[in-house]
Amino acid sequence: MSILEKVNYPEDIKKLSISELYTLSEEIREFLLYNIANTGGHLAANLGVVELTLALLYTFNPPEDKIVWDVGHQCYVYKILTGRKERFATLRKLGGLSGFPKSKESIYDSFDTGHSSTSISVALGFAIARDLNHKDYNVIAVIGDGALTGGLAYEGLNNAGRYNGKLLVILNDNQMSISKNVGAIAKYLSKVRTQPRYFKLKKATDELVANIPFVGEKLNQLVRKLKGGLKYILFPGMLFEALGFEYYGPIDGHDIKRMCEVFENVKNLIKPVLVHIVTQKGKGYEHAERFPEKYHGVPPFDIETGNHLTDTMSKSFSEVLGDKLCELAKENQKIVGITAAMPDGTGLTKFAKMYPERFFDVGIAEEHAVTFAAALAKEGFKPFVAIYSTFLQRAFDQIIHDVCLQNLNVVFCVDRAGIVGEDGETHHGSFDISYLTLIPNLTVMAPKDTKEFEMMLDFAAAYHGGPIAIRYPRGTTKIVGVYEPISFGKSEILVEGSDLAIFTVGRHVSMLYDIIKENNLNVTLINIRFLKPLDVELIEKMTKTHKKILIVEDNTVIGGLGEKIKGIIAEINSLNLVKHIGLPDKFIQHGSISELYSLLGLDKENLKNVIMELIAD
Ligand SMILES: Cc1ncc(C[n+]2csc(CCOP(=O)(O)OP(=O)(O)O)c2C)c(N)n1
Ligand SMILES: CC(=O)[C@@H](O)[C@H](O)COP(=O)(O)O
Ligand SMILES: [Mg+2]
Repeated sequence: MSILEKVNYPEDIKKLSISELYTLSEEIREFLLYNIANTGGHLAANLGVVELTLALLYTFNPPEDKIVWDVGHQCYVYKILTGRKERFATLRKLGGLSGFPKSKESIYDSFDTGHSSTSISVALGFAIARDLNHKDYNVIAVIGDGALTGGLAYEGLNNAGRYNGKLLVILNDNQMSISKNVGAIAKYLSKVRTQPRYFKLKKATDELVANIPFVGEKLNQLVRKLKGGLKYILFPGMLFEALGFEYYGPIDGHDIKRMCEVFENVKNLIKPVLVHIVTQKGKGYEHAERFPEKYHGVPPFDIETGNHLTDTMSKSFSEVLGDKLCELAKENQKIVGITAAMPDGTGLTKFAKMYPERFFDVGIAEEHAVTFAAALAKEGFKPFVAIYSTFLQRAFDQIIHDVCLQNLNVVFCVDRAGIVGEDGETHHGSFDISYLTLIPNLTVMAPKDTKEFEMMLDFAAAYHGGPIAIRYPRGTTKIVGVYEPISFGKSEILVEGSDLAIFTVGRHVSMLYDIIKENNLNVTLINIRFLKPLDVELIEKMTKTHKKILIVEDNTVIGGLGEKIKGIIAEINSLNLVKHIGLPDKFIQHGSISELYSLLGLDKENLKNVIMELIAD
């Protein structure tokens, strides 16, 4: 029987010897590889935190002690060892385990995450709540070097540094965000890791700290004295020291014994402590070690070859963006490309290679990306800012205050709009039509397929009337093959009929087009194209010529396309029968896009039935 078979909860880990923990770490890696090859998921980050998770569970006592995983994509090992091993094959599947921490899934998951850089703020909140409740458990934030590029992390550090209670931050430094980590902090961490003078002294102090036999205030005083005396020589760790943290590290994050010793010795310090561990992303699986970016978030893959098992025949919207932007940038020297740590996901890698001086990966810093773009636009540049719909939520105020207020020529490429699938509730782009269309000066467009996306990018590149957002889904859609030229604020009529008028947007255009063509229906289909400004004239005309109206969108029904069209109909006192299908006013679980569409009534079969019923009435 393997050790993993006997281990289900943290108390089982605590019974193991250190050498058994090493054996267990190898078994966990095999288990992860086997399962993620089937389900897909965040492989590389989890392979990197196997030993860290074991050391944490060996030292601390969740759920009483609260472990807060930043982003949360690296929580798989923790899930396996906190009672969820048997369900692990259901990871990211409909009704199965989530790929992120979920407090409704387990009492061991202290806080729900998915978006980056929240852990320090959360941990500080937990620590202060604990103090106010006169309790005495540990609170541990685990933050990656990528997540440490996010501004929210610094807001957390700024406040945590003046806190004088028990708080542990573990910095998991693997030199990678999804891509290579970027920016001055990444450079700083690399200096910390490599300065030889520092390494020598680090070993000496680590050993002293790890071997100090007493605890509490006496230990606290000794450590302070020891580190205070060395502070000028220990220059690299001084950033965190200056922010009010006791800094320990860098420590080998695959050395379980060492981490257990250090965690044991710092866990009773009554002040904020930062332990800096160094790990290898993708550890133990050669393909992931060599190409951690490719194995950050993977679809199902072949373990032997490492090949992803997905259809890569048709170009995704993101790839189209990358290619088109390269083409546009050739013509227009003022075009610059900006990403917030997602060059690959947004398709900008090719642009980065072709135009390195005009490409900016700003780290996980969506707010900064938008304000930075605003200033570039102010100086006559044409920034294309490619950010996922869900992450752009972070920059809502910057879009309003820094870009739209001054009507600046920034193009927002809003990727992953609508349902994204297996990442689930934290990642669906459910809200962008609502949060973008309420902003003055902002034009909001949505293509029906990748060909129309190219047309919209051409339009946006040539447009100088202010900011434009183009929202498009994950992956691709069927090519419709029929295109009117893009004209500002104008929708496109794809099919004309008299029984029903359907207004729709994005992914659903091709689905509804197929339903109409396959069933030879006498129905009008309108590809809305511009969500702002809406083609009010056409909408009014259609409501006069059609008694029945159907609106379909994969945005929340609150503030989406449907509410806007219903508002126009109400204003002209037209008495149409209107049916509106969109995302319900709730957070939507994980599962494949097609499964979720079926559950939400946004799939082809349901939409066909709805149309048939409306026509028959
Ligand atoms: C606000 C926000 N922007 C972007 C992302 C996408 N994202 C998920 S993980 C990740 C990289 C995280 O790097 P790091 O914290 O170092 O963790 P690692 O994967 O290296 O362990 C990014 C950019 C996100 N989750 N949240
Ligand atoms: C954890 C995280 O936020 C990203 O890794 C995200 O899962 C990427 O999604 P895509 O696979 O759609 O690029
Ligand atoms: Mg990292």
